Amino acid sequence: MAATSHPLFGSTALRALEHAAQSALPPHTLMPRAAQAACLLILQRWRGRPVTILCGPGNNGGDGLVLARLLNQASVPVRIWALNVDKRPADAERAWRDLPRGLLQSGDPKGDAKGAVIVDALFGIGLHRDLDADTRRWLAWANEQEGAVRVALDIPTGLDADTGEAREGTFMADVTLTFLRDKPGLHTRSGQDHAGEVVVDMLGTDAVTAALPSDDQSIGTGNLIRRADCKTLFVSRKHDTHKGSFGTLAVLGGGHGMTGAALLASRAALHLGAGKVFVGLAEANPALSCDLLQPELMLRPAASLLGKKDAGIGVWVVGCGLGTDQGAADWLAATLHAARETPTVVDADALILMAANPKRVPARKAAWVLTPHPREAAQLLGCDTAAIQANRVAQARRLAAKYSAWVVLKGAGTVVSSPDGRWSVNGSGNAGLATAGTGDVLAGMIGALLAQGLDMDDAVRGGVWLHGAAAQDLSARGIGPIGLTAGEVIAAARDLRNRPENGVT
Ligand SMILES: NC(=O)C1=CN([C@@H]2O[C@H](COP(=O)(O)OP(=O)(O)OC[C@H]3O[C@@H](n4cnc5c(N)ncnc54)[C@H](O)[C@@H]3O)[C@@H](O)[C@H]2O)[C@@H](O)CC1
Ligand SMILES: [K+]
Repeated sequence: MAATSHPLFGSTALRALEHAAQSALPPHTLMPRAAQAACLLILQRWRGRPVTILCGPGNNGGDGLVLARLLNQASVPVRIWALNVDKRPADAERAWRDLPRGLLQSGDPKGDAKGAVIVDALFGIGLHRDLDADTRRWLAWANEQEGAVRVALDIPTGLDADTGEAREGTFMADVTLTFLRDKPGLHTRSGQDHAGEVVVDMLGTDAVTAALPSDDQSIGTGNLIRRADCKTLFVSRKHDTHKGSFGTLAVLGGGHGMTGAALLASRAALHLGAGKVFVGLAEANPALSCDLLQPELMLRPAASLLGKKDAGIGVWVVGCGLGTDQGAADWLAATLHAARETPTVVDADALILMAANPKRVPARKAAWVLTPHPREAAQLLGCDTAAIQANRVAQARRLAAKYSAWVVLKGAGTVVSSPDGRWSVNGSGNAGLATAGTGDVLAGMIGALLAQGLDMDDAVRGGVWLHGAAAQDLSARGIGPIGLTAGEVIAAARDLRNRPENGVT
């Protein structure tokens, strides 16, 4: 995969970079640059609107104080409320001294802010405790103002920059202008709901590098997955090709009453370009011998598929609707045995079974991908779902290391980790994907990309991005997010892959 142009920095890495930038630049350079970037954004997008700025005790508050002065110089009507504070850090103290006193309001924020721009400069990456009562009251006021545009400086107050955990009352931004580098917490878990559109300003530190922490405790740096990172999805096909050129994939799943899950994964694989798709049904006496709506799929009883040594299967996808009873556990063990030298995607029930029967997971010679949602990840790591959600990036990396696997931790802001701990957060997707069957579709899509010869990086990250982009594309056409179906995601993903110049970025 091509080097991405959109890094995400964990907070320890960000502090290291901040330190390096401060050493490389004259004193007191960064805060004026941050305020200047905010001033420009406001003037470009919302010129003519009054601005209300809420300032906290640290340097995030300092950004807001400098911004107030700049907007005042540009003749924008500004009102500013600042939390009481005993001592400010040096940069913020300078900003406080330079603030035109007439802008400062007393008491709590009040008045009608309809049509105004409300700027959250209360807390940035230095927030480390619960919000105090004053801050909560001010945030509640800001979040209640109908018709106002809400802009967060660096990060919405209350949101955790690493994990995307939102404290109660967290600022609800329409736009977040984030400084130095983008942060994973703006894109995963509750991040997207609170950050709105994320605009990154590197404050002129593009060339600054820092020795970044490499310990296990910190997440270091990763990437946001965007279309630009998925170029291999869009490589056009040569004329001189045949079905054998695009791989043979087998899905093993579809236990009693769950045939649909296996069919969704298989149809997704077919529509994403796999040359041939077998469906091994785990149900004892499968009612279907053919998918009449997709007769291109080759349906087989699981035993016959697993016994077929000459099928030329190049990728396995296992788990979709497999079930979790003893029979399913036996099918999984047999499939993992057959697939140990073949790239494999393990999804859904297969993950639950792996967690319950670790001794039945054979050593692998080929790479594999685990695609858990948070509850499945929790079972694999022997913790609860809350612990997974509390730090999705760190837990995805833990899981990847434990199983020497690629991991796709699903949910808002899907996290991808490679076995060696390189991580990304998906930049596409929406709540339309929160419906049954979309996970099966994702597993089939990733399998299809592997079958077509994309390397692991490209297939996993590309599949995740395309899946989310398909949901966005559908929603843009009025198909969802409410009521979007997994089957519709398949068609939209095929469509996007065949018209790379259009659609989601
Ligand atoms: N240092 C730099 O190089 C730059 C910093 N910038 C801004 O500075 C921010 C970071 O500044 P700070 O490190 O001062 O952090 P913050 O401004 O986020 O706040 C830290 C202050 O709040 C206090 N605090 C933390 N949690 C609290 C809570 N729950 N209730 C009450 N008080 C609490 C801390 O003790 C500290 O005094 C960034 O987010 C960014 O907005 C920008 O000016 C760009 C450059
Ligand atoms: K803020």
